[in-house]
Amino acid sequence: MAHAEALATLRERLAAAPRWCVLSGAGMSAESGIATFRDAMSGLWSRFDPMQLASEAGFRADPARVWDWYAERRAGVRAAQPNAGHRALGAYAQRHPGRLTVITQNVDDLHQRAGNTDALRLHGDVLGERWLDRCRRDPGCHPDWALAGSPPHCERCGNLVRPDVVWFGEPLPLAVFDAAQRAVDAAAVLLVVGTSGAVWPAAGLVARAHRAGAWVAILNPEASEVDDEADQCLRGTAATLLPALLD
Ligand SMILES: CC(C)NC(=O)[C@H](Cc1c[nH]c2ccccc12)NC(=O)[C@H](CCCC/N=C(/NCCC(=O)O)S[C@H]1O[C@H](COP(=O)(O)OP(=O)(O)OC[C@H]2O[C@@H](n3cnc4c(N)ncnc43)[C@H](O)[C@@H]2O)[C@@H](O)[C@H]1O)NC(=O)OCc1ccccc1
Repeated sequence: MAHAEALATLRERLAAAPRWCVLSGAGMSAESGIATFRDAMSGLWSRFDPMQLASEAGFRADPARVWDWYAERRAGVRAAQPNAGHRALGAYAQRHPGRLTVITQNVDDLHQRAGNTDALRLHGDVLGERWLDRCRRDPGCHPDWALAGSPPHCERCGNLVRPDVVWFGEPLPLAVFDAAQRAVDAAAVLLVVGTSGAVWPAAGLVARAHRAGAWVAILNPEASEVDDEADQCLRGTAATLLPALLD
């Protein structure tokens, strides 16, 4: 089926869908200038070891190094702007409240800034902070009381502040993951945008949606690890395909 025709049929499916979902990954924010993880040359994981930088053990082994790496990524997120893909989803949600659920693996806040303020963040918020360990004092120390530093730390009990993200080996926030599973179970369509489908349990949502009877469409310039679960794959970028489907 020609690209234009495939786009037109998917556009009709979305227009007819009472409820549908987006599952987004790093590719969603690539055109906003935020590096993806696995892209061969520019991907973060081609330059850094994920287990050293995005794991509790890595943080405990070298807190300053991990904190500084996140500080760099936080600055990048603050300097970035939602792209045409984010804006198309935000505008859609304003026009059709309650029909779209955005589920994201991204720790940036670009979906929220574009208007999808209720987006389900499976892997946390890189601009958020929390204590590394449960504070042993009562009442517990508040992260805002932490002494500045790399990372900030509690002057009373030495507790370290960590970014409020889900590191490898850590469970996803249960309430958020449950809501994401319920959303894909009720979806007529799932758009999988800009993810390699390499990270679990997020990637499992694609097969779950398919089993539940949703039409699964993948938007990605390259092949991904979840293409087999798809009813159609549209080769292109988030900032070009989403406006073409929704505006
Ligand atoms: C790597 C993988 C093999 N490992 C895992 O999945 C592990 C282990 C695991 C668990 N189950 C498994 C089953 C099988 C195999 C392995 C596992 N999973 C975990 O550790 C998870 C936690 C996983 C979350 C890790 N945190 C992240 N992020 C936050 C931190 C941070 O960001 O620093 S994951 C991080 O990487 C992932 C990157 O993937 P993508 O977003 O897909 O990005 P990628 O670069 O790979 O791909 C980009 C795509 O975009 C495309 N693209 C590029 N440009 C564009 C463009 N312009 N437009 C559209 N598309 C584009 C490209 O073609 C490409 O396809 C994102 O999820 C991102 O959040 N936790 C857990 O299992 O806990 C257990 C548990 C349970 C109970 C109790 C205790 C423990």
